[in-house]
Amino acid sequence: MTMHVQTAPTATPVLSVRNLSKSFGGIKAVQDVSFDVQAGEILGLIGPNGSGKSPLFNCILGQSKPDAGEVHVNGRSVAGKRACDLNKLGVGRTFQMLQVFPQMSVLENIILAGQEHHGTMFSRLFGAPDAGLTGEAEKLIDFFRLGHLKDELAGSLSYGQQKLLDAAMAFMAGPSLVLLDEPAGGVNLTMLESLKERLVAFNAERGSTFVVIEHNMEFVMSLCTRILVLAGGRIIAEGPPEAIRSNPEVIEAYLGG
Ligand SMILES: Nc1ncnc2c1ncn2[C@@H]1O[C@H](COP(=O)(O)OP(=O)(O)OP(=O)(O)O)[C@@H](O)[C@H]1O
Repeated sequence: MTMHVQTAPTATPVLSVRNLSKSFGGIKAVQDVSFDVQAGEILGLIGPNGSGKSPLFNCILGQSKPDAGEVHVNGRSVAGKRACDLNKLGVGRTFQMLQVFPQMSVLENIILAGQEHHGTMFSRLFGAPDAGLTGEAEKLIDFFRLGHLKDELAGSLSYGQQKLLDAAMAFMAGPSLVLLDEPAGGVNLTMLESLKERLVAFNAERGSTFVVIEHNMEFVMSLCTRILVLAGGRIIAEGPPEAIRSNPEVIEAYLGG
C-alpha cells in the first residue's frame, strides 16, 4: 500500500518583497532587501535616520520605481501599479504628514477616503453624494472611538485625535494590508495608548496585516509581533521584539548612527 504524506500548504504571504534595491545618484538607499509578511502579522520596520525605511515603503507602494526586485501583494505583482491601483488590491497606507482635510468634518474625511479607495470618476459624478459609504464610515469612526467628534471639523481636533482619524482613513474599504508611516509621531502618551489599543483590536478582530515604520521604540516594541531592522539600506536583524531589543548589532547601528 502506498502511503501519501500530507504536507500543510504554505500560505501565500500578504506581502512579499524580493531583492529590492533603490539608489538615488550614488546613494544606495535600499540594498537587496527581501522579506515576507504573513496574514495577521504586525511587522515593525525600524532603523536609524537615513537607513532607507521611507524609500523601501515608497517602492512597495508604487510611489517610487525600484531599480531591481519584486513586490507581491497576496501573490500578485505590484510592478508598475499606482497608489490607487494598490488600494483596489487591498492595500491602505498612512503618511508621515497628516492627510486629513481640516475644513471637512471627521465623517466627511472618512467618506472621502472610502471614495478614493474604491470609487471611479463615473461613480463619483453620478453616484450618491456619499457613494453609499456613510454607514461603513460611521462604524469605522465608532471603532476608532471618534463617534462623539463625527460632525466636528477635522482641523478643530487635537493632533492626537487627527492622527487617529488619519489612521482610520487608511482602514476604509477593509484593506488586507495597511502600511503605517510613523503613526505615533508627535502623539501624546494617552492618545498613543488609544492608537495602539485600537490597532491591536483591529488586527485581532479583522485579521488585517500591518507594516509599521516607527521611531518610538516603546510603541513599536509593544505593538509589533515581529521587527525588521534596516541600517544602510540593508536588513541587519529580524525577529521578535525582545530579541531585537538586546541584539548587539542593532544597538551598535543606533549608537553608531
Ligand atoms: N527621493 C529621494 N531623492 C534622493 N535621495 C533620497 C530620496 N529618498 C531618500 N533618499 C536618500 O536615501 C537615504 C535613505 O532615505 P531616508 O533618509 O528617507 O531613510 P529613512 O530610514 O526613512 O529615514 P528617516 O527615519 O529619517 O525618515 C537618504 O540618504 C536619503 O537622502
